[in-house]
Amino acid sequence: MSQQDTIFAMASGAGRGAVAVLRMSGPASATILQGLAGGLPEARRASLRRLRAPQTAEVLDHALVLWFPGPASYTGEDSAELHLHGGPAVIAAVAQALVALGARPAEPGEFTRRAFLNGRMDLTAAEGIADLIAAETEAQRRQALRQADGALARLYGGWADRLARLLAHQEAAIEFAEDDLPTDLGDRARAGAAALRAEMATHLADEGRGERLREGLLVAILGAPNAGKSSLLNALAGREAAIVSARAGTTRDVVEVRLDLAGVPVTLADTAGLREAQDEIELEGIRRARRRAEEADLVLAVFATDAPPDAETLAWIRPGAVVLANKVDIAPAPGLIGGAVPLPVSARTGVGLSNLRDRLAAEAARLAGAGDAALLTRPRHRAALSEAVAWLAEAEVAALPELVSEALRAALRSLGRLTGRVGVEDILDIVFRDFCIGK
Ligand SMILES: Nc1nc2c(ncn2[C@@H]2O[C@H](COP(=O)(O)OP(=O)(O)OP(=O)(O)O)[C@@H](O)[C@H]2O)c(=O)[nH]1
Ligand SMILES: [K+]
Ligand SMILES: [Mg+2]
Repeated sequence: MSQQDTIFAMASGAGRGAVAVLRMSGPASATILQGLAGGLPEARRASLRRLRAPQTAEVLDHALVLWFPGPASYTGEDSAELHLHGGPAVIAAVAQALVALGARPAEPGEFTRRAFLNGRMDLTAAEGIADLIAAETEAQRRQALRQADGALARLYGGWADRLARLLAHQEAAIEFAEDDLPTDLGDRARAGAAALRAEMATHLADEGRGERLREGLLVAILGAPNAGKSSLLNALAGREAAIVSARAGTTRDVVEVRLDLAGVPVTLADTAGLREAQDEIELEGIRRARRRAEEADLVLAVFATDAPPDAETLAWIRPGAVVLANKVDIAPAPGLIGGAVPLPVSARTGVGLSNLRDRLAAEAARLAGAGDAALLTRPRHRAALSEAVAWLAEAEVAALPELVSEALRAALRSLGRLTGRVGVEDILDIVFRDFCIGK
């Protein structure tokens, strides 16, 4: 995957559309564009051009052509966009012409990879762009845009800068111990490490909200047979997704629907009624129900008001679970079920369903960050930051200046892996910038 290649790809989705956007990037972009469009249009201005096949000069399409000279382009390289008529034959003919002129089809993610390699964005911003493209809901879109816009890059980059400075001071204290540098540099490094560690720890203590928002929440509906689980799923989904019947043990497979709750994408899973079953298919269904409940971010424990609460569903009422008393149209809801105040609902009449939706939206907002703070969004972020925190703790207690230095360097490497930046050269730069050690 040489950066010397000039690459192209469809920037718009597959399939027929009014307009298809083809994007090209790389050192030969200018030559190729000239070969195809008969000249270079003015930079960053949409210009209407005839695109011609290089060998036959046959007109392939009338297209809007945009020319983005590097380095002020998305990839940092010379690049271009062709807004073609969206038919498959047009796209194929222009792609063929681009290949004939020396370009090659891009690998997945290659444009953004080049943007990263050319210093246009750090790794977290590149991930943000991928998330933005995948975003299904408002809260996901906002989080992804923030990240693509560099919110995490600035936070982590700022930490890396501070850390590099601490390390530089610590190294200087070791290297130039006899020179007339301030003598408390070592203490300052430790104090700085402690302050940084506290900030990182606060950022890490987010209960996984950013990651949950990126991935979506899993909510499992649990309860005894005939509690009305499938009826509730259908009511919340607004369609007959699951089979409802008066026969206990109707649902076997897990039935899932996707909901958008306050901007958080939620997979709501209806499951087999929990009981001591004999039937092997039903037993497998119950095993699947329990597995889904284990994986779930939130359990919806459903009880019917016309039956005593069953022991297994009671056992699933854990802190944070939502407890429902269904069928309030035939009997009143008890004040407490398993120590929790149940939400009275009726899947049949619709009573209490809007309360249930509000409650679920509130739980979704609590579990999956939807505020303004820049949250970490990937296990990769958590792992690298936890590692940095551990090394900083090490630096604070290390007995020898060299060991403090080593721990700070390791912490910086963890942050460097996170953002894809920070090398040893940076440290030297800081040493020589901060101290005029002109010897
Ligand atoms: N009166 C009344 N009946 C309800 C209500 N909700 C569900 N039912 C009825 O209760 C029966 C069982 O409903 P389901 O939704 O199939 O219950 P389930 O919990 O999914 O049952 P299994 O899949 O067998 O575990 C059906 O006859 C429903 O019509 C309700 O709020 N009020
Ligand atoms: K049923
Ligand atoms: Mg069911």
